Amino acid sequence: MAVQRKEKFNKKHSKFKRTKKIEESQEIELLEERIAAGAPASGTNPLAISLPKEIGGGATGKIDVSHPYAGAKYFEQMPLSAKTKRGLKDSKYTHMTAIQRAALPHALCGRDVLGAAKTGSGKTLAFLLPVVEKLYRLRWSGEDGVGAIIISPTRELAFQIFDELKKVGKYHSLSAGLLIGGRKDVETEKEHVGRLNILVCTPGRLLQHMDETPDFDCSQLQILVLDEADRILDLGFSGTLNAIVAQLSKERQTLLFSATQTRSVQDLARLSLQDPEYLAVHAESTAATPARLQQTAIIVPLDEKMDMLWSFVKSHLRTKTLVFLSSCKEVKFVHEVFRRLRPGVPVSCLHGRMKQTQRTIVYGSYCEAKHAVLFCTDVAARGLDFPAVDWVVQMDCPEDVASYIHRVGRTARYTASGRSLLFLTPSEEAMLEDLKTAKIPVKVIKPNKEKVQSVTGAIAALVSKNPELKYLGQKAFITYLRSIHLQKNKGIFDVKALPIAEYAVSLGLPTTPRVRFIKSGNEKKNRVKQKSSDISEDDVSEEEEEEEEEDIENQEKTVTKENLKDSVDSEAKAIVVKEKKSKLDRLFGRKNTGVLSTAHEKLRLRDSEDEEEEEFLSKKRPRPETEEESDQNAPVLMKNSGVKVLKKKKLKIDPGKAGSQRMVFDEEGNALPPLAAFATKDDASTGKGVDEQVAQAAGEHFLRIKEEMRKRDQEDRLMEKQRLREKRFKNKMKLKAAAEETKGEGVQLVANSDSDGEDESMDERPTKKRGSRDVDVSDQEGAGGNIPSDSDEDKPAKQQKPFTKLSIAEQEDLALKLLQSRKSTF
Ligand SMILES: Nc1ncnc2c1ncn2[C@@H]1O[C@H](COP(=O)(O)OP(=O)(O)OP(=O)(O)O)[C@@H](O)[C@H]1O
Repeated sequence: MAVQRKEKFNKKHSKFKRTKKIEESQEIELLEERIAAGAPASGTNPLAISLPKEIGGGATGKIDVSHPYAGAKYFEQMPLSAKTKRGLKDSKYTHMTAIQRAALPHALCGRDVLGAAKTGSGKTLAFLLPVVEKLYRLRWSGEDGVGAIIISPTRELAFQIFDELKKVGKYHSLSAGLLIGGRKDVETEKEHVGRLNILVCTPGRLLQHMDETPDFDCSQLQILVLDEADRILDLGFSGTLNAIVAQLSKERQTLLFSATQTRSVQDLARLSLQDPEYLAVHAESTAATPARLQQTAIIVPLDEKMDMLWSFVKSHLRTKTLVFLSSCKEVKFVHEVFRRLRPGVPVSCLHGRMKQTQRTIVYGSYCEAKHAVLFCTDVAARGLDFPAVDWVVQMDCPEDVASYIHRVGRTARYTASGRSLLFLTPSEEAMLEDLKTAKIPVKVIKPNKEKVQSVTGAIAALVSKNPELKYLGQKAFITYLRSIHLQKNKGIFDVKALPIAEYAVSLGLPTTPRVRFIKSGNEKKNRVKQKSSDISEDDVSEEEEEEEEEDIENQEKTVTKENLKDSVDSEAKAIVVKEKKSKLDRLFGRKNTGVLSTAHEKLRLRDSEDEEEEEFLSKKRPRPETEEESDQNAPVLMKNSGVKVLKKKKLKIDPGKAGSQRMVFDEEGNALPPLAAFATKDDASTGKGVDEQVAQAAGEHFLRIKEEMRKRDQEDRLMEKQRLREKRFKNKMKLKAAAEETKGEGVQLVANSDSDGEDESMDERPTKKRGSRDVDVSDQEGAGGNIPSDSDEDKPAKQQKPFTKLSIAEQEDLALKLLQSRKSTF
């Protein structure tokens, strides 16, 4: 009975599947027909077309497939599969945004598209729908492998795109995967990646699979998408992207999207775009940023930024705020300070040197938070769709207008409104002009001085109590200044115009950390020029960073020792004692206890672990602290190796430094000139001054040395003469031996001579009767070994005395005779 039921079910199921397939095939045919018939003319912007209501029939009306779809306002009017439409409906997407209306008609009919639209305007759906639809219409399945690749510059953005894909594509039977750096399950990924149809990935991880996964084949790729295309096409990713593109089919469709789009011919040539459609939907609008975004700027001296930020956060406790800073180290420090000072709102941080799990947690909890402050670097600047962000505060000036647009774009998304505040130091005021030129309406406001709370004292107190925080502060200080120093736009960023000492104080630092690149800027430039062209600026900056780390360490030690004297910082004292102990342990070869010797070292180690991810790309990066690259570039390659790479410290020898000279001291401990050692004590009684004594003693010393050298030279010359004479003689002997052999005489002198004759030594062999079986073994191996010959047997031994026992005169005499006798035989 049960078997019958099962059979009945199977029959019904397969019938259902068959009907579904037929329905699908019919749908695909209809879709193809409609897409072909209603395709917008190439080069037109479908936004400009307004579709009559009776044709489109509104969101729910019937759609006449013979009518054009360019100009449609609702997803329902588009030639999309029923499955996609269901997915869209479930996600409550009914109306299309401007970029979707403009890009979808072209993308659905297979054209390459370059789409530019303001932040938060729905670009993600504008590329996801064509991806899903294309593969669906091609009836792409598991066996067909990778059909679409979507590349994002950051992991979080890839994650977000993948989420959106799952939502709108949930009724399709296509398989999709998220490939991002920092995930440890790369081996498991390798087992499945070849069977996935849609990949959402960061460039590094994709390339890693291309290089390492045997059955990963992208040669059949149908569609490639670059989200934040200008970022992926810029220098930081160029090597990786070129390597990826080289492995893809050229027959594919390519879609590029960004709020700040590239039209560089070179970039497009790299991607082999075919007659791309340029769709910049907000190009004509009065502002390059969302209309509901209120933008303000404030001029703040560098050393007052911390006070200003603290005051801002304290007066906006019931809001969700994003604070952008220029480096990971600044983010770490400012977050740490705020966390300890407890402003009254949850604070967290996000930057590229965090572990992926940490990043995911922070990202998730900030998305869910109602009121919170997230300190971040530009890793969160692009594409991230944090819900309901009220404020974007840029504590550090962005490097350019594009960067500004993406940062402020984290608020006022889709139909929401938002506000932004840009901190500019007086020397960065020129940025306002750039923003104005780029149609970005920013209002400069003045701070209400009464409301500004000073937090400097509190920070200084925290820092003095906590060596780790002090170290972080020093690093933050240096990386901020370096980021300014390395900025290309010198009209805005001038490190020399900054109040450096005051800035250090504002970070609670007791002393101003030494900043080498500011003092010796020209020197550094020259050094860069001198280096061969394949050494990038980054190598220099890495070197600088190491130097600065050393400086911090040195200063740290000095300061800590001073603190110890005053018995102020017992924690630091314990650390230094530990450090000393571990140094002694190392010196005396004692076993390492495994406990890190200083808090400082702890930090260094932690940093270096984080930096593993960064190192893959750092060599070719155009600027430091651009973490997005790090996210992509196969960090796992290093991670999986299990080897912790600690930065090697360079041993620097500076002959100009006092410490590198040999100092001589007199009995009272006064430093003397180096040659003072030559002055004898008796000279003091001669009444001469020390300098005179020294000069005289030195003179005598050099005379003695000169005489000694002359004698040695003479000896050397004699030795050389003798050596040459022996060499000449040896050659003569060779000739003589040859002559002897031809004459059949019994003396055999074998010279072990090399061709250059330099290392010659005479080897005398006692003459033997050739017929005897007692043969010199060494000769047997040579081709010309002394194989006894019958003809040699009865030759008499003429020379009785061993040759080397003759005096030189005798030897010369003998040689002469032999030569003469030889001459006579010819
Ligand atoms: N047609 C639509 N209807 C309703 N909401 C939409 C629609 N399209 C997009 N959205 C929503 O708008 C928000 C922004 O979309 P999206 O992230 O795609 O913007 P974007 O243009 O890619 O922004 P960015 O330039 O910052 O990357 C998202 O929350 C998304 O869910």
